Amino acid sequence: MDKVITAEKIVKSFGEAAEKRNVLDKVSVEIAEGEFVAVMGPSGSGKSTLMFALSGMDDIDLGKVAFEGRDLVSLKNNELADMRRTKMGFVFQQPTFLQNLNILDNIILPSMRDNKKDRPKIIEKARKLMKEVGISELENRGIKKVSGGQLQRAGICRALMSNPKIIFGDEPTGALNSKSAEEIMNLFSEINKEGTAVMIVTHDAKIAARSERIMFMVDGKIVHELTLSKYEGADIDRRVEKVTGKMLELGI
Ligand SMILES: Nc1ncnc2c1ncn2[C@@H]1O[C@H](COP(=O)(O)OP(=O)(O)OP(=O)(O)O)[C@@H](O)[C@H]1O
Repeated sequence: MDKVITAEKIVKSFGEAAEKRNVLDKVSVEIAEGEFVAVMGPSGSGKSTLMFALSGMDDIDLGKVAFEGRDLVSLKNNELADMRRTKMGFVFQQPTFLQNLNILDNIILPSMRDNKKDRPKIIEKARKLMKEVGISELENRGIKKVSGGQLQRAGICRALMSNPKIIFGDEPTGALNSKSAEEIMNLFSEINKEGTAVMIVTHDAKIAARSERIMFMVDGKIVHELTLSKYEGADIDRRVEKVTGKMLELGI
């Protein structure tokens, strides 16, 4: 299957001189089209830094990241920004929305940059997505007047507006109660079944168990990859058991 992302031996460090240390230490990653991967590891192991590097949100010191075969380093800033806006979707723990806009306007805002003339079409698409994630009735609400789970659904709609090839989720359920978290993960599974690749950073074995493959990071390296696709069809408890077993083995 074609790769959406191919990263080879990426190195990223922070800090100056003596303080300098590799937060990503020659990490190589491939993500295939339509794949669902999770990244787990202790706090500070480099999970978010990896996600930022793979999505071109942050530059790297050494190595190579290619998106659909295009080396991110070869892109001009505006080309990289266009690539992120049209091919990648981002969902964070707390969606960053503008407080003075309602839910619908926040969802369509990034798309309006490209296609100002297509406002009716953009709104139609946003309404379709809002219906799919169950927040149709909230389009005129202010962002402070909805629950965390509803806000995250809106964040997912915003991320899906451009029909991205991949959705990156950095602890997308981290601020939610377990019921909302499960509902949000059901949405990610549906999005993935429709062909969008998903990469999720999480501390939660139950969340990671929904993926096909888990990359475990320790001290800036991927120390193990657990493939779960072969357990497809097995109940979620069995998948979670596999994940927690591996976490224990790796001391995570
Ligand atoms: N902009 C930055 N400047 C300096 N250090 C940074 C920066 N971003 C990350 N770091 C450091 O890099 C290391 C890895 O951070 P990262 O956020 O990738 O870890 P993580 O595995 O996602 O952690 P967590 O699970 O706590 O979110 C940490 O030690 C962090 O302090």
